[in-house]
Amino acid sequence: MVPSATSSSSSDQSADDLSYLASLIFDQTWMAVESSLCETHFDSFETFKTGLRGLCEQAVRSRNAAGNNNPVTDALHSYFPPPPDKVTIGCWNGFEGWLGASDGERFRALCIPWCSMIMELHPPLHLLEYHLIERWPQVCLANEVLVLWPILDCLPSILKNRHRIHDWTVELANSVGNTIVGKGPIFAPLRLVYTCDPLNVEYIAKTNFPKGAEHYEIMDVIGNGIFNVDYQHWHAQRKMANKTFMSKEFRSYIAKTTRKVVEDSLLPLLSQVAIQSRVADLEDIFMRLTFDSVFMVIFGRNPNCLSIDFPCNELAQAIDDMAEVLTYRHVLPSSWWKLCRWFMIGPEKKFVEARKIIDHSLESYILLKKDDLNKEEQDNDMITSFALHQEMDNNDLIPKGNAFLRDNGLSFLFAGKDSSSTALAWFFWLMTRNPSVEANIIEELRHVREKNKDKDDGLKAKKPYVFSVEDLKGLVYLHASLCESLRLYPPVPATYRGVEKEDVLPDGTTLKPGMKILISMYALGRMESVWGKDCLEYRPERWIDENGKLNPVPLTKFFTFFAGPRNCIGKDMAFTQMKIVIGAVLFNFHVELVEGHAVRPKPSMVLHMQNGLKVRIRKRIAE
Ligand code: HEM
Repeated sequence: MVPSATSSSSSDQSADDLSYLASLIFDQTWMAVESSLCETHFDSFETFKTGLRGLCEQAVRSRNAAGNNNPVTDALHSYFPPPPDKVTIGCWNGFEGWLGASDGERFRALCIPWCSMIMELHPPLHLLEYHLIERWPQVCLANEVLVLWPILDCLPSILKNRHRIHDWTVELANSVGNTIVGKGPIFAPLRLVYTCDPLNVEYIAKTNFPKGAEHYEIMDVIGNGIFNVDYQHWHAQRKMANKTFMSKEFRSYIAKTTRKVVEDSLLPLLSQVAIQSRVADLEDIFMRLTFDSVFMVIFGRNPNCLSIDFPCNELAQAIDDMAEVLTYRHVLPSSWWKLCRWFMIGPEKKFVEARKIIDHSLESYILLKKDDLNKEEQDNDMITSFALHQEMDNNDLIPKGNAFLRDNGLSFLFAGKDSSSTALAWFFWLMTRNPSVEANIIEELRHVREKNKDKDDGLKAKKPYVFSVEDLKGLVYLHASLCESLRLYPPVPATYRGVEKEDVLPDGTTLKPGMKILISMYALGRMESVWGKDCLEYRPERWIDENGKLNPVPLTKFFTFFAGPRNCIGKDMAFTQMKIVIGAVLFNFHVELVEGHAVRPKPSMVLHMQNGLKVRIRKRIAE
């Protein structure tokens, strides 16, 4: 059965003549990859499926052998006859949904370039036709994880899973495929490509896709800060920020300020909680802690959010409100939230109020910094360093004036405040569930403490004890335990990129201008195909090699801080801060989860806990 140009005349075939269409499609595909299965006759779905599996394997083998070139697409381009009719496309996509459930990844390697090509060859499908003709078979054949409906497309599935959106991204990866193209409902088109294929993500990260105009609109409150800008503006800002973040003075300033907040605020507060046998929300405590320490690193002043009376800080609250509204904006169709903004209703009303507070507060902190600079009282904080670069670097792409400092102050505060605190909360929750890991870390810490005892005589009697960055540097098990926690619970669970020019991802997915790419770091850290059968287990040992050294391999699969030139600039800072906190808390206190307190991720831009982390604290008796 070799298809001819008459495949386009198959419009005469009735849509339910699936057997015929299956063999037709298979033949065309077979020709393209020059399979030896030429004469196979498909009299049932089972034989079709089996044949197609073999074909997919073959396609993947040939694709892998050819590196980034995609012989499947090339061959299809040369063999494929004039456009098929819409029913063929519809059924093909139906098979895709059905087969994807069991063998998504391999199937997609073949199917996506093939389908994209059909779409290209075919006169543009009207949106309604697309929904009615292409999606209906997927409703019949879809698996439970994702149903693509006519008209509504993936919207019902998103709504159904909204309360567990992050875990859903993992299920999508494991049962539907590593890359899924969604069009969104007919009244609010999305043009979204969801991917957690490591090769795709690496390509996107290294090729430095822009965040895009839509991102800029959603995050307008950040203005022209590093988080929002693209191309040469981003490049100039990143170069300048790198100079600051890599300087020795700035790094030791980070260590000094974090230690100060831990010694002066965190440990006294935990001692009080322990003495009073109170239940405390450790996530809230960590959020206050990182707000104070990140704020000090950026603006050189302590807002004193962390103290036993748990004061309400207007700025911290406004930034939390802002983050909540930004989450809504990311998931709602832009026309919806823009309408709310226009009428000043719902979350958008809250946003305007939060913005006023943020603008007013940050302006006053920047003026204080400028005063310090005029008085030549130069500190090592970030705003001082950026202000000096503004003056001295003769770069037109770095704007002069306070607006630039405000936008970057807020960008770094927004990026650094909740990410480290969330990471700490998940880490301590994992400690409550893995006492043997906790014991190993404490053993490492005790060893360092023993070594230091003679050195710091003055500190001997002083309790609780706080480790320095140098003390913590070589602790392999502590580092492995933290990385493993960041793998399972990445504080930034997903990110977006825009598409401005046509491109093809390594798995063959075609990207068209105007599409949005959604990357799930949460799924990337939990995929069986990447991390093995024990992917959901908390096992720090996977980060340690047989010689007891840190194993570099997992790092190549680790996207928690993203990758490529636009990776997290604050990664080292975050590790420094988190290790100082972990060392101090674990060595001096025992953290116990309140019985019956359920912990699960909140569906938000940062992987907060749904109900916080309710714990009791006991002082650890030092031996
Ligand atoms: C555990 C803690 C942290 C995690 C997991 C984390 C993760 C990430 C991720 C995934 C990105 C890429 C986001 C994207 O492009 O959409 C990012 C970017 C960024 N992070 Fe972090 N981050 C952490 C802590 C920090 C800290 C402490 C700072 C500094 C105060 C910081 C500053 C930034 C900035 C400025 C960017 C944007 C970089 C650019 O666009 O060039 N991060 N971070």
